[in-house]
Amino acid sequence: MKMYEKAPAKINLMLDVLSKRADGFHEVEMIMTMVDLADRLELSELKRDSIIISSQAGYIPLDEKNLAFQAARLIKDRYNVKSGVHIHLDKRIPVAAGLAGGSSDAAATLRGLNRLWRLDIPAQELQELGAELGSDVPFCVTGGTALATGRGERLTPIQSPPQCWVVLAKPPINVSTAEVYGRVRANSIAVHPSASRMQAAIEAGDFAAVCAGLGNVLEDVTLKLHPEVQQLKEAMVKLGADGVLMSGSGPTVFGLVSKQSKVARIYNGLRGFCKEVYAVRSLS
Ligand SMILES: C[C@@](CO)(OP(=O)(O)O)[C@H](O)COP(=O)(O)OP(=O)(O)OC[C@H]1O[C@@H](n2ccc(N)nc2=O)[C@H](O)[C@@H]1O
Ligand SMILES: Nc1ncnc2c1ncn2[C@@H]1O[C@H](COP(=O)(O)OP(=O)(O)O)[C@@H](O)[C@H]1O
Repeated sequence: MKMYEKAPAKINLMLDVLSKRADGFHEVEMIMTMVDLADRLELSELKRDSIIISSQAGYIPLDEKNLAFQAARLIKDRYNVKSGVHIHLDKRIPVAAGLAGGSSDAAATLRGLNRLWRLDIPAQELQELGAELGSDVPFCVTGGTALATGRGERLTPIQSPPQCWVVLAKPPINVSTAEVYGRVRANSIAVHPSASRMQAAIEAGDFAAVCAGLGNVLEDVTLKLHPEVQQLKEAMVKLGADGVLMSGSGPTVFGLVSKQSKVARIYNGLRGFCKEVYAVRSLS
């Protein structure tokens, strides 16, 4: 038996860091939504008791470091499943980009194995399993648009923002999420983006207000470490994107664009700066 799952990328429309916790994580307030750029997973049941990961991408781990492997092992152990699975990952989301590609693969694995092995685990429980794998995994389990608090695992679903184009550009640099959080000083953040203002803009279907409310306090850290991310932001603004922000810990920069007629110009202009550029739709 085979199952297929799509694992979409997320962007953070706003991301605020409130404090550092005793466990080393940070209390955050984020509004996240999914975009139509997705990895594809093929999950094939194995009679023997093993987990095999394969991928066309030569640049991700295929052993127990892979988040899809970890998700499969977690669900298998927790529900005492004796059969195995071969998971093929068709990677399309850039890796270590601030787009939660690995987290979304883990979440898609939880959803896919829940079906393949007929476990009937409710969504809430799948999210709790996801939280054991990473802070962004619970959101990726259900997707949509949500306000995320705690370390990112406490979710309140909200309405999706008005449909638009999302142009994504990933410069060829590596950013470590742990390092970026490690450099944030929560009590000296000058301007905090507002979750309630963003939520109100979304609920009013006010695209201009969504663009005006974009904000990510991790930008200060990543932009200082990598000035090319700042340059990319400026280029996207100049090319005419309506709202521009770095996603998560970076380095991907996204631009929200309402008019299709502007997308080709922004896309082509950015290709002069970096190879990895995508023009996709927001997902409602
Ligand atoms: C920044 C965000 C925004 O959505 O996304 P990415 O840039 O990774 O896509 C997330 O908060 C990333 O979530 P995720 O990538 O799942 O992080 P985890 O694996 O849980 O944690 C990686 C490391 O980041 C730090 N971390 C993560 C989340 C959090 N609320 N506080 C933290 O301090 C911790 O040092 C942790 O060891
Ligand atoms: N299925 C996977 N897809 C992508 N990266 C993975 C996966 N499993 C583990 N990783 C590792 O996780 C790290 C973060 O990858 P990713 O989830 O793409 O980053 P981000 O959360 O910044 O978007 C990378 O260093 C990568 O090697």
